[in-house]
Amino acid sequence: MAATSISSATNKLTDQSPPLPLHTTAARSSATRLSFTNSSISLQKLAISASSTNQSSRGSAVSALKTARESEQASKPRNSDPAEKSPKPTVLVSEKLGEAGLDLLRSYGNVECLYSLSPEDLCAKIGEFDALIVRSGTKVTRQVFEAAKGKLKVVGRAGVGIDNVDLQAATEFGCLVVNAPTANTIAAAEHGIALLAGMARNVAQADASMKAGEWQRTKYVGVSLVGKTLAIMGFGKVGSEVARRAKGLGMHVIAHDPYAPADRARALGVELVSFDQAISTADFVSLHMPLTPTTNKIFNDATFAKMKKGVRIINVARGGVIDEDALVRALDEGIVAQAALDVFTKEPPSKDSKLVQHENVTVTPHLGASTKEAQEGVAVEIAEAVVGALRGELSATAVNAPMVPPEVMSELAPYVTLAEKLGRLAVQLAAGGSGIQSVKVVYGSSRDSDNLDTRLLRAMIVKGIIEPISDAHINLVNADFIAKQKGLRISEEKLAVDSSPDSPIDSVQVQISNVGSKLESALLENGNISIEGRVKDGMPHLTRVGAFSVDVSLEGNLILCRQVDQPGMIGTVGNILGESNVNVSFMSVSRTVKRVKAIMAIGVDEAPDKETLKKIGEVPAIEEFVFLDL
Ligand SMILES: NC(=O)C1=CN([C@@H]2O[C@H](COP(=O)(O)OP(=O)(O)OC[C@H]3O[C@@H](n4cnc5c(N)ncnc54)[C@H](O)[C@@H]3O)[C@@H](O)[C@H]2O)C=CC1
Ligand SMILES: O=C(O)C(=O)COP(=O)(O)O
Repeated sequence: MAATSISSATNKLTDQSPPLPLHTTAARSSATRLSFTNSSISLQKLAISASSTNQSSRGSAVSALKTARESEQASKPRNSDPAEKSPKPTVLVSEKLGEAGLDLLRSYGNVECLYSLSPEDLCAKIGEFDALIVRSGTKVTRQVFEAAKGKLKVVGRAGVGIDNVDLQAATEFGCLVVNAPTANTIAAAEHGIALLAGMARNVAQADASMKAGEWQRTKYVGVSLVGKTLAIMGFGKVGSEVARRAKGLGMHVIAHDPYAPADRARALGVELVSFDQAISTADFVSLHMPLTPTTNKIFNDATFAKMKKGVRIINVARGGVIDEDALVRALDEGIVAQAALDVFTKEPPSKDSKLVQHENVTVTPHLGASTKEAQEGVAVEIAEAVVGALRGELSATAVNAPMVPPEVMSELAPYVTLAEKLGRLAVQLAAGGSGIQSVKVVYGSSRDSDNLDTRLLRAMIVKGIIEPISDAHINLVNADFIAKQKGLRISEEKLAVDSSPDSPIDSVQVQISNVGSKLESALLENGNISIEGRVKDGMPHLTRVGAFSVDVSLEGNLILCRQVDQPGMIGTVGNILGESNVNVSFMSVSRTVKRVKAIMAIGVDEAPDKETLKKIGEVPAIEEFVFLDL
């Protein structure tokens, strides 16, 4: 049996790294959208749920992953969603949203539209809401998450760019961020083309001049597009659609995008080139990359200096990708002949902005997504994503959580409870839980590592380990972050076993190293606390404690004892429990050497009182025992 390392989840993260495997825009743009059919809903109900009303009164992270009981409920038809019986989730919409989207939201929750909240008002109000829906005009800052005091479970960005949402803070607070990445693509591309053509023919300037009573035919002679080279910077959804349209106008289109697949470009007749090649050969440069720390002011004095004299620039992406002062200088020097801008570093820009006032600049007030069609589409897209998230489904458009496809969710659902319970048990076996630093998870599976997506199980193990010993509330969004914050290193390994390939996992073993154990028998030879579990008939079972095989269903509570292997032990302990009216649900005995040492795992429905536990401890043949709360 060969063990392969899957990942070492938390310690690989540097301070600069995002806390979770965030999706690059490139990866996300190619992701397929999940359809929220009834069958997929039940299997996705493991992320975040308003209905669980698991709100942190302590103001830290919120809303835990759903547990087995909840996922059982989740497999019931959609109309039996527990959320529909509990108070309706509350949704704050802070910017204009299409009616169809509002209707969808209203059918699920109580919706309040407050379109001109100041940052202070937003902070004052946010603690009342489970979800917040914004466009580009609302800054969802760390202060907003802090002010939410754990109530806010999902932020929906009705559009693509999420640069106005503090993703790090959202993740730390366990708040899912979803966006609507597809519905405004065409609108943005069309606006890019409108700006390109309008700029080339001075449409805006000529219009303003005529309205001022002039008739200037020579002043507004333009440039032709046909045969000119257009460089698309960021060949994602919008960039590709701009390219497609520009090809139709007879332009030669090149593109720069470090993450775009060459075959997608080739299919559109677009050549992918380096950044420098793109900007130095283009007559027109159209910007379509997201604003990130890497792209911030990526167009600056140095890059303008490399451009062809007389280049024309279109920006419908984000103002921040351009150093606006440098652009003014490049315009004044004639390096940039014209610019057409829909987006600005500060929106709205100041009235006396040199850039906005420049005679060679055409501006629109962030209208890229503003068509009736796009706004209706975006509203529905974001409403679906937010309602889905509030129902506890994993969203296909999650920005700060791993996307776990529905088929993977479906397969892993039975192991979710097992993983959490093993985490809970392992931490209770440790002597002094807060000192845990290193946890190894070994998945026994016949699948190869590439076909085993364990992120959800890892999150649940982290939840099981950390929640009993801290005030954190852990979900798929913040599990890795909180583990890292608590100094907990989780490493994962896959052990190749000969089991049915239909089942993704045969066994899950959780090992904790470098801590003592309350139950010596739970230690392996290497000194690690070790427990192992399996799913049997859909139920989580504990199947190994240290080196001992056991078999006990993980329901209720558990007593683990090590005793001298001798007759009458089951009866003795059973009697003590019976006298205290504690019902035994499962019992399993395993021994190492006949008449020497045995371990007994007893599942109990009720927690025995102290006196009962004391009596068990006083049985002479019992060498050690521990009571574990599942
Ligand atoms: N003005 C408006 O109203 C609108 C603006 N947008 C903005 O347009 C931009 C693009 O949107 P989509 O195409 O939907 O996103 P997308 O995620 O599909 O495409 C972005 C592309 O940029 C690429 N990229 C990332 N870093 C890059 C870099 N350093 N250099 C070159 N390319 C890089 C990515 O690989 C990706 O292919 C976003 O910033 C979005 O916010 C989108 C819609 C409307
Ligand atoms: O989707 C985007 O990235 C946009 O920039 C659109 O912004 P808006 O929703 O119109 O404020």
